[in-house]
Order: sequence, then structure tokens, then C-alpha cells
Amino acid sequence: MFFSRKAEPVAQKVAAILANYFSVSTDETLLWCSTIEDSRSNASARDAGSSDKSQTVQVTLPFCMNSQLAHLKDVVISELKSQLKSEFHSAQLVFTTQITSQHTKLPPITNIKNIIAVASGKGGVGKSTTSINLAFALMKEGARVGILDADIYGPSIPIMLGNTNDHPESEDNKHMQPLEAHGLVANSIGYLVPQDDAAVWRGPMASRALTQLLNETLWPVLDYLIVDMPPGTGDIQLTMAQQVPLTAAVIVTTPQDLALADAQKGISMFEKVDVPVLGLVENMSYYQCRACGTKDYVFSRDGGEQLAERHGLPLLGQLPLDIHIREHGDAGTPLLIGAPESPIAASYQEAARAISMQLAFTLSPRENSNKHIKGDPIGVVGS
Ligand SMILES: Nc1ncnc2c1ncn2[C@@H]1O[C@H](COP(=O)(O)OP(=O)(O)OP(=O)(O)O)[C@@H](O)[C@H]1O
Repeated sequence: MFFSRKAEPVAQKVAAILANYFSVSTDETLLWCSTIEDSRSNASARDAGSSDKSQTVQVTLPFCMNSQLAHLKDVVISELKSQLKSEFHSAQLVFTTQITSQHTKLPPITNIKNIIAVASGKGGVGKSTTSINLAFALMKEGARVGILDADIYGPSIPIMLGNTNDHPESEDNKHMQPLEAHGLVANSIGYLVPQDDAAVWRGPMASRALTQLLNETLWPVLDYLIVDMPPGTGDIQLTMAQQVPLTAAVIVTTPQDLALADAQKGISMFEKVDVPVLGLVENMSYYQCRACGTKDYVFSRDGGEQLAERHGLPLLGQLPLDIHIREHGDAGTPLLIGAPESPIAASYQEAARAISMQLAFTLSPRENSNKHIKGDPIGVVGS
């Protein structure tokens, strides 16, 4: 078996179909497509006097979308069948995922391809809930994901992961093993110090804690590390955004005017430090009555959409105010784990795919993109 470097006609057709599907250029999608020729089948085809070549087109997507791959494959195969004279079997099209490490101004952290800050201008809008569910949603879509709870003033990730009594282990007193819950690797200031201690830290100590957590954790190879930022847009958040090699940021807001004004400040803060904002997630967009299905727009309507439009940013998702989101978070089994087949879980996954695609389509790959990927350290501690 060998890989062909130049795109064979079938691979070119696949690239054109994908370009149309994702509304990007064929130049981009051609980079995803390669042809694998099975020399054994070719030999047997020749023996049988046939000139048929057994070619497999391999598509390596630079973003994750596992839940949609079967549908995408159906679309490509049915288009190909209408375009090709010869037969093309479904087994001749293979999809894989290889998330690219995107450029950052600061040098990358070992093993982490992309660091995504989830931030909100205002407290209590559901930033941590959104962070954890997006992390699991990205995982479900096929990415390797970790979460870092940088919310020094109210670390809630340990509660949402149901492992508040666990502590990261260290063999050399310098580095920590991250904890693992439901397959997600995590670290949080909440695992290390009593909450009341961290809550009185001043700015420099708080941002030093974040860089230490980031640098001293033995992260396995991760496509995405989600960083749950402390709420607000003050000096502490600005320093954190400056000191960490953030690939991009996602802003969480409710549709309410008050929250939107603060979300706007969040966008400006990341712009100031040259961290691209991928888009907005609107949380608590509406409440849907379980008895009659009526939607109430408790915190106003479509504010996130309008703010996104004003800044030319995508609205990555709209999540309802829903009792299950809160209950599953409190129980240590976030919605994506506790109710993975629910429509709300599907909405988080849609937002996760949008984030992954935004990263792949709007940012530039890092030079020497894999130099900092050293491989998984031995033994991640499970809970
Ligand atoms: N969409 C939602 N539906 C129902 N409850 C939600 C939703 N989003 C968040 N919550 C609940 O609202 C509360 C605050 O959420 P969360 O801790 O995620 O907010 P936060 O913005 O991270 O807060 P902080 O500013 O304190 O860091 C939690 O009890 C959480 O379970």
C-alpha cells in the first residue's frame, strides 16, 4: 500500500464536494485529501485482466465532527456516484481527524495543541457550566480534551466533575498529574488549596497560580485545553490573558443588556492582547415550559446574536435555562455525561463543532506545529 502525494482525480472530486459542503476553497480541502492505492488489489485486478485500480481516498479533517461523519460520508459518496463513471464503494472513502496546533504569540505548552479561554465579562452567566459541557462535547466529537479551572475566586470544576476531595499527585514535588473524570483530564486551584485561601489572593498571586497550574501539570497530548477563566475584565483577567499562550477565546453571555455590556468588554480585552475571539455562546437564552412547550425569554431575547453581529463574530450556540443543566452540574455528571442523548447535549455538540471549525478555518497553523508534542506522560490519575 502507498500514499500518493498528488491528488488523484477521485481525491480532487472529493475535495471539491467537501469545499462546497463546508463553504471553503478547494485549495483548502485538497490539503485534507490523499489517495491510498492498494497494490495487492491492483495486482489481483491485473491478474484478472481488469484495469480497475483499487484506490481509497483518505480525508484528514483538521477539526472534530465525529457525530456528523456518517452523514458527511453519505453526502460525499452519493455526489461521487453521480459524478463517476466507475463504481466507488463506501469502503474506499476513509475519514480521520488530525487537529492542527494553531499559532500563538507566546511559546506553546508541552503537549497542548490549542488553549481556548472560556470567559465572561459578568459573573454567574454560566461560564463554568458552559466550559465543562463544551469540553465533554469536544471529546464526544473526537478531540482529546483537558480542562483547567482558572476561576481562582470560585473554582467550580471539581464540583461539576464530582471529585472535590481528590488532589493531584506529584512524584517530584515539582509537577502534578492531572486528575481524570469521565475521561476528561483536569486541574483546578480547587484541588490544591482551600477555597477561602485562593479567594483573597491579589492579582499577581492569582495569575501566577494560573501559569503554575498550566506549566506544572503533566498534561497528556491534548487537541484542546479549555481554560475556565475568572469572570470579569479587570487587571487579573488581562494579565492572565497576556501570560498564557491562548490560541483563542470564547465569550459566554446571557441575552440580558447588563451581561452583554460586560461581554463586550470581554471581547475588547482579548482584542487588546491579540487573542482572537472565536465567537459567543449565549447561555440561558430561553426557558421552555416542560408542560406546554412555550418558550419564555427570561433574560431578554437574541441579545447574544445582536452582539455577535455587531462584532462580526459567529454565535456559536444558544443554550436554554434548563433544570437538567443545573442538576447534572451539581451532581458531578455534567449534562453531556448525565444525559448525552438529550437535545441540549446535541446543542452543546453543535457549539463544540463550530468552535473546532472556527479554529481550523480562521487561524494559521503554528510553525513547527508538532515540536512541542512530546507524547503522553505515564499514568494519569483516575478518580
Ligand atoms: N443553562 C443553564 N440552565 C440552568 N442552570 C444553569 C445554566 N447555566 C448555568 N446554570 C447554573 O447557574 C449557576 C452559575 O453557573 P456557573 O457556575 O457555570 O456560572 P459562572 O459564570 O461560571 O459563575 P462565576 O462567575 O461564579 O464563575 C450554577 O448553579 C449552574 O448550575
